[in-house]
Amino acid sequence: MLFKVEMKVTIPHDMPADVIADIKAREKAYAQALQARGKWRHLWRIAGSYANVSIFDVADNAELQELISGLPLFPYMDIGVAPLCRHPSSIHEDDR
Ligand SMILES: O=C(O)C[C@H]1C=CC(=O)O1
Repeated sequence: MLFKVEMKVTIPHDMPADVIADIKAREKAYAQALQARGKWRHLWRIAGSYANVSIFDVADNAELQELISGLPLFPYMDIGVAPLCRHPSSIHEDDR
């Protein structure tokens, strides 16, 4: 199942720089591991903001929840999720 996920990050102003750097490093490793597994199909920066739009390919809602809630930045994110299905005019046979 494909989901569009939008994540907007707001880090508290009083968080120490070394803590932020550690969270961001763990977030990057986590995100890249999910991409390598094919779970996180697309990851795009929304220009001009600390936000991204992503496409996740997961078995079900429960797996999406598990993966997203495991993000090191999860406590500092506003997240919006939309389920996707194949568009009848799409030429991409693997969009499902
Ligand atoms: O930078 C972001 O958009 C937040 C988050 C998503 C992937 C990642 O590495 O960080």
